[in-house]
Amino acid sequence: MTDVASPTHTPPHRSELTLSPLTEQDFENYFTVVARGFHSELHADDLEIQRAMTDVDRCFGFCSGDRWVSTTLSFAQRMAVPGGSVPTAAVTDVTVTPGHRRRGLLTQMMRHQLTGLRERGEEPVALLWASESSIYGRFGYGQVTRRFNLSGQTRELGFLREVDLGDGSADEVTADAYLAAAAPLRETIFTDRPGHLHRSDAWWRRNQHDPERNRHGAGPLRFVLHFAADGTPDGFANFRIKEDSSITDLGGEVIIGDLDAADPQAYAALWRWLLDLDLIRAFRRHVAPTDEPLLQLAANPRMIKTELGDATYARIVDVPTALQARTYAQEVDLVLEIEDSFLPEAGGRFRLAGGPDGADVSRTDHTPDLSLTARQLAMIYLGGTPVRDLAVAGQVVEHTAGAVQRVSAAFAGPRAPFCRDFF
Ligand SMILES: CC(=O)SCCNC(=O)CCNC(=O)[C@H](O)C(C)(C)COP(=O)(O)OP(=O)(O)OC[C@H]1O[C@@H](n2cnc3c(N)ncnc32)[C@H](O)[C@@H]1OP(=O)(O)O
Repeated sequence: MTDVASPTHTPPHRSELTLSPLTEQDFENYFTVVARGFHSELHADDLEIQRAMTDVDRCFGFCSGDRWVSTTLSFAQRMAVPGGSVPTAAVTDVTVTPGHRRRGLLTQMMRHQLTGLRERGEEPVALLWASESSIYGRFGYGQVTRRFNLSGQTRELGFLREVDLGDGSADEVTADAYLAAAAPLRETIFTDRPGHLHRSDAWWRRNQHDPERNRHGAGPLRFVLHFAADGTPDGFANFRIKEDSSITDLGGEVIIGDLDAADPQAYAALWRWLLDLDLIRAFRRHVAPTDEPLLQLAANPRMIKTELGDATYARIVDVPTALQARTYAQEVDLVLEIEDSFLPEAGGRFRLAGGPDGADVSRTDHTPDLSLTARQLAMIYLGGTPVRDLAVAGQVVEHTAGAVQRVSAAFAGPRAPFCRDFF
């Protein structure tokens, strides 16, 4: 296989395209095409990271002769849901070469991928970050997590007097010390936050990978742990510093990536440590949860600028298995009608009988209480968008009075869903 057209290649309008699986021998070519699809280049270190994360059997694309003209793959992942986690196909690296765009290749790849997931029956949910928010709704993907891009001036950001920072302390550590403490800690708090993705060793390696070309003028990644009163690590954050006179002529900016803790005091203490760095005047956290506690800690929250953005999009491939994977905030027993125009076999009527201990979900012929599309089901799945919001916008059909309220209350999650891992 090659990654670009040869001088004697067949032009797009005369190409015969075949949907092909990736083979081990073609790995580098394939990821060269992926990189070019995002107007980037493939670097040897990225390829190594990719190899550690990628199952070749989950990669495919269209070929014209011996050339890849489209790509996509998925990782076998687990996503936290209220009350547990669900096996999830993390879909990424979707590209179609410019000469072949708008001829339906993405549509065919999506159908092939989703149908394959249904047939394999291992992952009832697919998940992706969309390059453009208008693309994936037509395939039944709905926005399932959102994010805040937070920024502000550090000196002006005092905490409320009553904020308790606990009896521990935070300190900068090496990358290795960070990994050794943060990886097991994150594992214990992984399911606290719906939307979180599990981090295997390969995903941690990717998280720590920090080539200069990806720093955009900022310094290297640095690491901080918070230690509880007894010395046990109970929180972690990573950050980098950007010296930029256009941001502030008085000092640099701290750009925060990971930030998580086992308890609220440790979380607040980590923020305080980051905001109190000497010679730093500004802070930014590009991917923060929409219920970011900083907003509750600040004495003057108006000083925090928040920009709301979309984050992950989910696609429910197997309704009963996906809905049974989570618990429900309140007892609920009703029939949902899911209209799935892209994958009709996945839609239909389902009785959901559930509560805080789990749920039974099965196909039924009974009259529905509420009708919604596959995209809307994905949107409400983790509780980030109450179905009430869709009803207010005239987007769902309530057949039984009160069904919207009951579903909104039952699907509510323990915290705002959030995904920090871009893939
Ligand atoms: C999960 C991820 O990896 S996200 C990354 C997606 N990839 C990129 O952004 C890389 C650059 N872009 C591309 O490679 C391609 O343009 C793709 C993959 C986005 C689209 O591939 P195509 O083969 O052109 O899509 P296809 O022809 O199947 O289009 C399907 C529909 O989506 C629409 N569509 C496709 N791309 C876009 C877009 N960028 N913005 C809005 N609508 C789009 C088409 O108009 C079409 O609409 P229709 O069903 O109403 O006719």
